[in-house]
Amino acid sequence: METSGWISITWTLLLGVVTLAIIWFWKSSQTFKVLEKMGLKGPEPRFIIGNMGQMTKKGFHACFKEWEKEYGKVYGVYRAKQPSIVIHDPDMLREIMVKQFAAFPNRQSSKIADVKPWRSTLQFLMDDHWRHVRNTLSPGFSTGKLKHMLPVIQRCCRNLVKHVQQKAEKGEDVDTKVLSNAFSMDVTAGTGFGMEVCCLQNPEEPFGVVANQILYPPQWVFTLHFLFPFLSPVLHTLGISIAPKKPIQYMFDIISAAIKERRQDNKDYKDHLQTLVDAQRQKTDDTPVDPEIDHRDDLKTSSTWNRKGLTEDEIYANSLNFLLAGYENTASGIAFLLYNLAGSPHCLRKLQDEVDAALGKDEVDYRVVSDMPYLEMCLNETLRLYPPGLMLDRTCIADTEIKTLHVPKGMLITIPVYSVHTDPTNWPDPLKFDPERHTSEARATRHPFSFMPFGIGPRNCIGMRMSQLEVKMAVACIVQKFSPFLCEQSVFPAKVSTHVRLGPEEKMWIKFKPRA
Ligand code: HEM
Repeated sequence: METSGWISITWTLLLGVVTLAIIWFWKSSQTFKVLEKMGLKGPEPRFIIGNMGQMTKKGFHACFKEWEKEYGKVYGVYRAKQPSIVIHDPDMLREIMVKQFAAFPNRQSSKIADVKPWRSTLQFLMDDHWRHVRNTLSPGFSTGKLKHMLPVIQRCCRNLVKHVQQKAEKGEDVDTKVLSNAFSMDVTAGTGFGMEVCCLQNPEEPFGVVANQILYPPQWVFTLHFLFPFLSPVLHTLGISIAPKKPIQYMFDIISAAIKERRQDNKDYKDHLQTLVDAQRQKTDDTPVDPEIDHRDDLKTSSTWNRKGLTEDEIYANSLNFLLAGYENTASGIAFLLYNLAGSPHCLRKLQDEVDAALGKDEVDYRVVSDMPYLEMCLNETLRLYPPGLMLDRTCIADTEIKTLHVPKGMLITIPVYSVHTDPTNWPDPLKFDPERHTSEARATRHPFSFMPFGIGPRNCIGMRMSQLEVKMAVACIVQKFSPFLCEQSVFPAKVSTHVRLGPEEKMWIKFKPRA
């Protein structure tokens, strides 16, 4: 080909690339006008990253607080290129999470989670598929099923007391997060996988080590997926994945062996895995479940959905999901509650009086739920101040109106839970740990949507009762025999990080002394 021919091809290609770049640039800039066109105020977005720069630098919670002051209870932000309405107003949250749930059944769809096994978990499923799996799993969380799991939690509580006894005898400082992580891992292995492990005595327990590899992929991997979600499929293929292959296969092998055993011996196992196995066999289960987590009456699948039972994929994914969704949240509840009791001796004394009156010297059991209102108040106050999920979201699937606000299909709603939990209108002196805020009289004076550590409505936490039972049993069995107190290394109140999730910024050291 002649030189002039090459030149004209080069120019044509160059022109094509420039035109595509201009179109892409123009389309992207239009995305950042959506909220303004809706009449919503909000912080100025940056090209491509929207407001993610500010949110990751300052932390989500700090931004929500600042923006609420500047723009009020409803404003717009861009989570990268995704426009989102942030709503602090409890009346509007009630509309979204409960009254108009049909228009907001899903969380944000995310390319990051569109990878096996996470894509089949309750967290990330959508529409009818989610309704079907949620309805199928609900009976596994009935009061009856939880009571059957008591022996597993009691065994873990006995190990916990033994461990604390050793620490108290040696006068050692204990990081409450390490202690509660190990306990929660033991309970999760027992109730979710039918396994007996003791991470408390043996921190190198392979189950715990592998579970941690799944739960905490390296920070740089997470950041890469978070900032460039459109690259996620490629990154997964390259092995830079938030679902690391080897550890997940290790867990799948455990699940597979446990399922095989169950199919052979036909024994009546009482754990979550059995619920999943029964669901695959399509055993219908109409067990009534606490209405706060059972929404089967409201969650009928549409007439085009005609599947029953669970697939093998769904069993494996959701079995693993109980680890993902339950382990750290529950551990965080135990850790912060113990720490705050150590720092609030008057609350500790009141709780110990209640535990003594209900249990005496008996082993801890379901009475933590039925006979200990103050324990419930302490737990609620802990989850108000330290909700592990500091924000939630919902995607709108059909145009609708919330009060006077028009919400178009596809809009993402951001629910800034931690900001709502620390709004001084509902919570005077909001950063103070004060369980008395949760008496039934005090509750009656407050908006019900000012407190939502487990979410609210049909998409709330399915493991709520299970985790409450676990936290209460762990804390009750400890304070029955020991008094936690702050030590030289303690920094009280605990400093928390509120970037993407809420967690302690530093170690939370305490000591234990045996009670007389
Ligand atoms: C203190 C402990 C826990 C806290 C604070 C917590 C909190 C939450 C929150 C805030 C949500 C989102 C709710 C929403 O979007 O409205 C959620 C969802 C979920 N949680 Fe928990 N959780 C805890 C323990 C557990 C446990 C022990 C399990 C399982 C055994 C579990 C399983 C789940 C599942 C499967 C979902 C997704 C539900 C769905 O989409 O239908 N959680 N949790």
